[in-house]
Amino acid sequence: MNTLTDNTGLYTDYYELTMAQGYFLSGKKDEQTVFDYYYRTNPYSGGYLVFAGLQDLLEILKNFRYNEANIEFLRKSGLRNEFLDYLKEFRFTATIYSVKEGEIVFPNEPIVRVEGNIIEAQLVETLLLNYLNFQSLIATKACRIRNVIGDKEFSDFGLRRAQGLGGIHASRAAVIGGANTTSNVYSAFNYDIPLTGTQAHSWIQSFDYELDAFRQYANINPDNTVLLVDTYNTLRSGVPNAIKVAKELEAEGHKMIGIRLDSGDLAYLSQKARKMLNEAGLDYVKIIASNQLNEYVIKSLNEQGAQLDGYGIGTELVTGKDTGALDGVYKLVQNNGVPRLKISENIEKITMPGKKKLVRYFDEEGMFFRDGVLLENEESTSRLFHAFHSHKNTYVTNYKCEELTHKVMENGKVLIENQSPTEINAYLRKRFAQLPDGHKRFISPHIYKVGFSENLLDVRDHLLMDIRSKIR
Ligand SMILES: Nc1ncnc2c1ncn2[C@@H]1O[C@H](COP(=O)(O)OP(=O)(O)OP(=O)(O)O)[C@@H](O)[C@H]1O
Ligand SMILES: O=P(O)(O)OC[C@H]1O[C@H](OP(=O)(O)OP(=O)(O)O)[C@H](O)[C@@H]1O
Ligand SMILES: O=C(O)c1cccnc1
Repeated sequence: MNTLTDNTGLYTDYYELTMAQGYFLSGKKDEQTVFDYYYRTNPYSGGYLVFAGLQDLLEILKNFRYNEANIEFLRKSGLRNEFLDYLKEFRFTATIYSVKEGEIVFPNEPIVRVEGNIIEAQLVETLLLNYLNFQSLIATKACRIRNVIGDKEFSDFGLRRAQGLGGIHASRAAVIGGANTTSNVYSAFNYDIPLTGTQAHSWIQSFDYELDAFRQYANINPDNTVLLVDTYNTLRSGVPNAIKVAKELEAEGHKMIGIRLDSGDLAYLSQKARKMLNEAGLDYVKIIASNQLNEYVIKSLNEQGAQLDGYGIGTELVTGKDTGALDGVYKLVQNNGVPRLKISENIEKITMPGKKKLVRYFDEEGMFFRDGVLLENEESTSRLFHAFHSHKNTYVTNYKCEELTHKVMENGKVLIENQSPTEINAYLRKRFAQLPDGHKRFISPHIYKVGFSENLLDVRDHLLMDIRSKIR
């Protein structure tokens, strides 16, 4: 399900509309164009990206249109009547090829390809980038966190600290990347994500005694009690009171789920609390931690032998700290059957022209070996080359190969089945197990190699020469 249902066609930058109008008035409206979506830099100085946001994107593209009020607004904004008549009837009918949501991808490889008339392919640029860049950024953060958490529970607590409504997509992406549950009721409803929740300090503060607050919460939620133990003094008040309430619940045939530590030295407090709980015969009571957690803090807590069974993670997860934004771009690579190129001062930023496909090679253990970018009509290639240093190349003939991009939308119809974020995460987990550990390191991860076929590089080099000769 998608969250944006109204004014879908306005979810764009104005220049997309002025360009679309320009194509229309220049007689270019039926030109057939191909755009690629790719990114250049791995977020968090990491070694990979988890691709997310596709299903939301396809849902909104299905309903991408302009209602009467939108048309009037655009008329007042300076667009011309002939074009607005065209926009009134506008429907997105382009064909989209994409890697699966939850796939692990790498810089400079075409992840999504949009093929359609130049107006529809142009108009959706902003929307596509907005959806895919943000959800991929957050899914990747969640995956990094999951990687240090192992099989323990991890809940998204981020909505209150998220960048406004972005929090709705952030919770979805968090679960795609590895969170088990969310505290975000809106996203849980919208996307079929398991809900979770404990209580805030305000609940404890509203009672005269911490013990009364704990008792009352447990009375109302006997089978779903996690008590926040740090309001006054974690080890002298919170944990002893939680133990009393757990024993009272036990006497009535219930098991308290856990306690939550939300401040202080989480390694020290968790070890002390574990000991106290165990000595009271409550070894089943879990210890959950929250408070500005991220992958680095959790890794450190693991190394210190913290006794934690679960984590609630907010700010750092849903804001994609410290990256802020994924640098994904959408570039025109072919027009009316002719490959096109964008030249840059920065050689790395020269685009890869033409219709292409993305394939992945696996080694004999089934681990990712290389990704290859080939011309779409190439059956296979024997060798992959570095984009600019042809002496860097690899033979891939003996490696199992899988095509990563599939047709996901055609003629306004979504061709893939709707999956919950948890189901998408199941796919990510399988793929993550196939990614060699060196790429998962937080510090100076091993760079995964993406190579290009000789035929593709020939097309690019001929175009480069052609353009340079015209400039001279
Ligand atoms: N043993 C530990 N090792 C590494 N980091 C820790 C450890 N214990 C807690 N942290 C982290 O240290 C930071 C502590 O932040 P801060 O000083 O704001 O929290 P606090 O002392 O609990 O204060 P407050 O009561 O305001 O929450 C948090 O990011 C927390 O996750
Ligand atoms: O630290 P984060 O990773 O962002 O996780 C979410 C935080 O939000 C809550 O605190 P807040 O102070 O907002 O309210 P509280 O009274 O429930 O602790 C919760 O207790 C966490 O500490
Ligand atoms: O349920 C919780 O404990 C919770 C939810 C959101 C933010 N902090 C904590």
